[in-house]
Amino acid sequence: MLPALDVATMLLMTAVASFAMAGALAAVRPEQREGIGLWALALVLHGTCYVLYALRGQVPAWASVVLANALLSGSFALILGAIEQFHGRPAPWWRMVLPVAVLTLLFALYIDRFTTRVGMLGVVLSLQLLLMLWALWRPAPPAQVRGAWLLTAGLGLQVLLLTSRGWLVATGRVGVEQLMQASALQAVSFVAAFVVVILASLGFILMAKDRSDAAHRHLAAHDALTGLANRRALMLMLERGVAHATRTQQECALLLLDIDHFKAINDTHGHLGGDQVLRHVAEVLRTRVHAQDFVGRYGGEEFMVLLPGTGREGALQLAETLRQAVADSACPLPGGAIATTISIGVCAGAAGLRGSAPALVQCADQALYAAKAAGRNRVEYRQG
Ligand SMILES: Nc1nc2c(ncn2[C@@H]2O[C@H](COP(=O)(O)OP(=O)(O)OP(=O)(O)O)[C@@H](O)[C@H]2O)c(=O)[nH]1
Repeated sequence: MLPALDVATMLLMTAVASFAMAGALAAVRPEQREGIGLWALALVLHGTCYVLYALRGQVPAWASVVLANALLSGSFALILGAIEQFHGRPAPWWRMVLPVAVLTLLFALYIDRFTTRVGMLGVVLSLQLLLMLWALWRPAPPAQVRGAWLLTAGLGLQVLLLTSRGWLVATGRVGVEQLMQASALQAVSFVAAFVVVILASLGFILMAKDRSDAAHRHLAAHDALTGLANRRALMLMLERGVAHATRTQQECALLLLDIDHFKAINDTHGHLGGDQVLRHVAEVLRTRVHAQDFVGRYGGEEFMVLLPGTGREGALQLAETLRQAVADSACPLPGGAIATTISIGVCAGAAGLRGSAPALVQCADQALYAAKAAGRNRVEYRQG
């Protein structure tokens, strides 16, 4: 019991928390706003509901009882829609609208029966909350688990609160006759409602933030055209790979691949045709390079494959497989498929690798130059 706070003040605290959290949603980046609009609207409805609760006795019953609870159920429905949208699924309108319609009808019928209404509210809202939890964790747990657990804590607390309050009041175990009656149960209920708004909203904001951070990390490490690792990520992996090979006295190999006569492809099929060829070659490489290896776009029409723990023989074998795979798979273009070939420079070496990643790149580059000079569509080797 919070003796210093009357019920109206506690209700208004939850309203203020709802409006404040709606404002806090503005912190979510514009490109990661799936579900944020519905969540903000839900908080506005939620806050309005608690203002109407606080006005119980001062505004008509249909406003403080029927409309307020319809808004509360409506806010839960919007949160369900927001979670579905966050997962990239359409808002499930009938699962959103049905509980609101049922609750509004029941509240209109039982407008004079407080204890019955508390019981019905417990049942309908708890079902809505369980639908939200289902949407959050099914069919697979979300990638943003920190926020998802915080949201789950908020929603779970609300289920606990609503079911126990509904049961205690409807069965007469705790004598609460009207909303504004100060009692321990009322105090716990309203303080918990305040906490739930903050917990659940922070959980959702954290989910959006984690997803946004992951998207930015992906952008920073990947080439936008081909989806492969970009030069920055390649260099980072190369530095690490060489350092590891030196430390463990392991072998390490590098392949530098370059599309042959790419300028002519651009000239004949346009820049978009050239881009399509780049994507096609990237896909051929990506599907044939093993998970423990690392493939990326080094720049322009050049690609790089880093092979940790691989020596001369293994590297030459993979290079030949890749060369053959590109030569065998024509690239589909609007005017008809065209054949493409690549030249590959291979460099492998044990520990030293002349000491550094740039030395390994230079060695592979020399091998690539030799492959081009020797007629293209071939693999050349240099010892690191
Ligand atoms: N479409 C497209 N073209 C690019 C991109 N990046 C670089 N290029 C083009 O790739 C071409 C590379 O040409 P060159 O370096 O002369 O090489 P090449 O024609 O493949 O000749 P060889 O390598 O000797 O077989 C240039 O015309 C660049 O403009 C890109 O992202 N998209």
